[in-house]
Amino acid sequence: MSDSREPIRNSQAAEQRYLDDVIQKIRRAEKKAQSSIDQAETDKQSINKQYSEEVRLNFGDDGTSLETALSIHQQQQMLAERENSWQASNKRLTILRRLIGNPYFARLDFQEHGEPKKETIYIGLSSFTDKNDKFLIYDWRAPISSIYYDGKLGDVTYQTPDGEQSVNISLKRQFLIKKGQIDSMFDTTETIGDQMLLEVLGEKSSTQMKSIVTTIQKEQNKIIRNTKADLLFVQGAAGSGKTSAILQRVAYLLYRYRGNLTSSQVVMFSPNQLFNDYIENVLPELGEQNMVQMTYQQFVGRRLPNYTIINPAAQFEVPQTETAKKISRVKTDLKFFKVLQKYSRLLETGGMFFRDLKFQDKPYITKEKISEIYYSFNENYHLANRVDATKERLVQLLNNRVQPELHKSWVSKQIENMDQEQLQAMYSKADQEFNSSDDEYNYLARKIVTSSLKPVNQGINRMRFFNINKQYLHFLAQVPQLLNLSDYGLTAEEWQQELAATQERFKAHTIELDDVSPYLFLFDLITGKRGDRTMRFVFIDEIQDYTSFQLAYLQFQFPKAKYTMLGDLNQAIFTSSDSRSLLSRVQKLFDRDKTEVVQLTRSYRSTKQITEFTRAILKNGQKIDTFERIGDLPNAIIRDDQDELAEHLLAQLKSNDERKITTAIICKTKRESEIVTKFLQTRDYPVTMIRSENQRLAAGTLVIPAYLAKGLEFDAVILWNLSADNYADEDERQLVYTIASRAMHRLTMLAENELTPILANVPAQLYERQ
Ligand SMILES: Nc1ncnc2c1ncn2[C@@H]1O[C@H](COP(=O)(O)OP(=O)(O)OP(=O)(O)O)[C@@H](O)[C@H]1O
Repeated sequence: MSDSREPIRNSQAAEQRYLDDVIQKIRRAEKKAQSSIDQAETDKQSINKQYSEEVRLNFGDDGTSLETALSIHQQQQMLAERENSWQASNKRLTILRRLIGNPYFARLDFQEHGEPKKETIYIGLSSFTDKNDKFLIYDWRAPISSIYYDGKLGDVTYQTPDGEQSVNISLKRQFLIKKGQIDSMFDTTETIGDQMLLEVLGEKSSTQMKSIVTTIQKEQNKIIRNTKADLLFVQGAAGSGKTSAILQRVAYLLYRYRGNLTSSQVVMFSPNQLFNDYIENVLPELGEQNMVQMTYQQFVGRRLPNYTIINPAAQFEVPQTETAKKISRVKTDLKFFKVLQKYSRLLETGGMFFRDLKFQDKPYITKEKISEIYYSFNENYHLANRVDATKERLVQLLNNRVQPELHKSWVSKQIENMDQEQLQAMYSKADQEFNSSDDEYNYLARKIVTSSLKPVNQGINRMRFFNINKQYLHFLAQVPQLLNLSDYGLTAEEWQQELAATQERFKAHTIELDDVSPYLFLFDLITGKRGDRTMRFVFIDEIQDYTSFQLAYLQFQFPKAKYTMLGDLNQAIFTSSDSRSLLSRVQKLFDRDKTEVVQLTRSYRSTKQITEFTRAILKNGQKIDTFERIGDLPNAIIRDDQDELAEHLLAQLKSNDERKITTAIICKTKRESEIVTKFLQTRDYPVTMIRSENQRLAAGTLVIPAYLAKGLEFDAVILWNLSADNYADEDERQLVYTIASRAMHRLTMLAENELTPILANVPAQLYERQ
């Protein structure tokens, strides 16, 4: 076989022969890995066997119990070693099996500066070396692989952990390999040839997102390999691969910091659970474990198990009043975050609300007493150490209360009423002896008192003596003094009404999402919580849907992490009004020098026709470039009668089915989705309605409310009831853009009477009216 360093093999047949050879080597490695797994299993069994025999021999002989324990310990250690080697071999085996069908996707020929010889390398999902440790495949995340994604032919530089390297690239070849056979190969002078992308993008959607490792674009590569920025802010058009790029980035970081970074130190905040399910296979496909994944609401909600969080803005069922929108602007502002910090400092000298610590339903340590202790420390005590000192004193106080309780009647009564069995349970030994009956009484009484006081002790440790609800309401009441409400167009009276409403909601055990973060932040400030300092990377997808307050709060929660924020200001559907200044608002939270902004402008998801149409919906939108993938013009069907429209819906679905593309019908609300689903069911057309984010995406036609369609994509999209009265508000422009941009190959709009005025500015030649 020829040496891989020689730049040869220019025909597909020659490449196939080389590929066959590599596959053969992988197969050999696979066999080896399998046999070391078998060996580890056999070892495990024989250790287990030996262990159970030894334990059996020693059983019943008291003298050997220490020996037995030692031997058990030894066995366990041996088992753990075998287990580790078993796990390592298993992981290797999984990787090798993945490589067998598709070992690599690219070849590079290059010459390092100053080196006489040209080199040829192949790039795949994972690295693979032959028995002489020569790299037959390089991991796509290796430093050298970067030039495949980054540069054109000729002189290029790439980053290594030791600094910059320069090379001259003479060949860049891409392969489509299926089941060990080269389907096609292209040589390219560009970064990644459009031809390859076209093949990949022409594929059908599925309920699971795919990895883009073979066709990562230069701009995306920048996002993936960035390790310097504290804040990496990505603005990307719909379908420009933001989500795809960050998943690749997680895989890259796990590789780059292998040994120092685990997947539990990476967290990703995503728009909803449905989306989490949609992306859950990408990292495992890349041979990595999934990071921690949650929605913001899940993140904060787990700390408020007794409250129902309500988010009136999120489902578009009930329009928000103007005043509600203004109040929301106050509560979600970064200024509100700062005002809360200021308020918390005022609490160092007074104004904290406490609750009685109760025992047997009566105040045991009164709130007045707690307040006296809390404010007895000098002014050098800040909130965090004030609470620690208070807790300490309260525990002391509680301990001092044990002795006086011992002779109270509730204790003696309890002892008198105990039967023999209960008494036995109180002794530490079956035949425990006492010098006198007084001693015995004291022993029992002490046990009873300390165990009865345990809940009080717990209340101290869990800081239940703070009255957070009252404190939060007090804070809200102070806001007019701390902030200029008229800047938000609000009167003191409107604010007062909001305060009363918040109080009512507390009574009903509900809390609005806008209140949740300030409420928890206040709690954290008072109790001196400092956030999770072990989290290293925080990813926030769909950043435009986060409020400034939430972002500041996340930063407070993960103070040591590097942040990657991705979003599309064009798709701000929950925070519409001031999303445009988002970057400048986020910027305030990070050092400007350590912030990098990357723009992704090319939309890969949709055909050229769909991208041109959706782009025209936006007014003053961010830049969007189309990708040259040709398809049908979007079509709009407008009828006076809803029944007739429903027939068109059915006809469009059938036409999509004939083309073997799957359709999602996106409705504005859940209520509308139900109506559409019922209609289709009465016509025996099989559909799945997505009612909540906890459901799974199913194959086949879906009906889905708009707020759950975030971040997803479908072959074909039908926008139901895009009529003037259903989408009347200019505020909904970004919503229409967001849902229309979910379509990959086909977009249809249905409207009763008249199409929404939001589309009035879209040129007639960009879609077909029927
Ligand atoms: N480099 C690439 N190679 C192949 N496919 C790509 C590439 N980048 C993106 N895509 C594809 O484009 C589609 C959109 O990508 P993705 O969902 O990551 O975009 P997004 O920017 O997060 O979109 P949105 O903001 O609209 O949710 C996906 O099908 C993805 O596989």
